[in-house]
Amino acid sequence: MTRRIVGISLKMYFGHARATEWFAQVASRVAAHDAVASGSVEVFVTPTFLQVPAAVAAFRDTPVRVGGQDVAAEAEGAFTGEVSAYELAEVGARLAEIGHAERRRLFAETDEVVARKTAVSLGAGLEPLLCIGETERQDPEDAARASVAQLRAALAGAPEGSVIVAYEPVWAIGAPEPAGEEHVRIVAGALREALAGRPGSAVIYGGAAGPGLLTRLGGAVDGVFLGRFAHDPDALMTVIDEAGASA
Ligand SMILES: O=C(CO)COP(=O)(O)O
Repeated sequence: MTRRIVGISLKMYFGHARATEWFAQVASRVAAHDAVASGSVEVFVTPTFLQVPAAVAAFRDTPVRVGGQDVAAEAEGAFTGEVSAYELAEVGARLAEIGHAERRRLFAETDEVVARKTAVSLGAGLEPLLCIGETERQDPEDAARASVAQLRAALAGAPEGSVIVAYEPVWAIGAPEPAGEEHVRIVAGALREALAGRPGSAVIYGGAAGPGLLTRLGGAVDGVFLGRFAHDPDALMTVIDEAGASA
């Protein structure tokens, strides 16, 4: 069975009060959603590290999983300011978002660092959420080659285990519109093939994703990774409904 996934990153958009209010609203609505309750649609959220315990508490009675937006490349030690995959798991997080375009661009995260974060997360029992995508707008075939190379680099030396690949063309992040359906279909198809050795893995699309996109993409992806367009819980529930309709 293929997975149907709706993920949300809150990035650093919300302060604590607004984040906890959003968790409460979304938790009560997903708790009443048949496709989420039955497990046919998986929902996850990556809030800021400080918001992780509040999110874990808010979603405790739901199947919604919580993840960190980043994770340390080392398991423990003298790494000031970092958060270990093991501590994330200890407080109830289940995923680690790794290599988001903003971290690669603004914090100089390299493929090598991404690979260490992936390996340590799998070792800690977290499912890596690997953010992959070409930087410049280009042919889908070229984008597919660049994205598959990035994915292979991220998985170099990683132990067994499923991953979620968030295919996010960098040029579509923060843009008014997502990448075109044909572009996503070609790149996501190549990424799925590259994941053949990791059963249970999934490819979701991110970058200006919002209501309507999953329906247009059909089976080309296993879900979507939302940013801005999930701030309104109504819009998020619309996307979850679409995921349920296509499960
Ligand atoms: O980067 C993203 C999700 O991590 C996408 O963000 P936007 O949907 O706001 O473009």
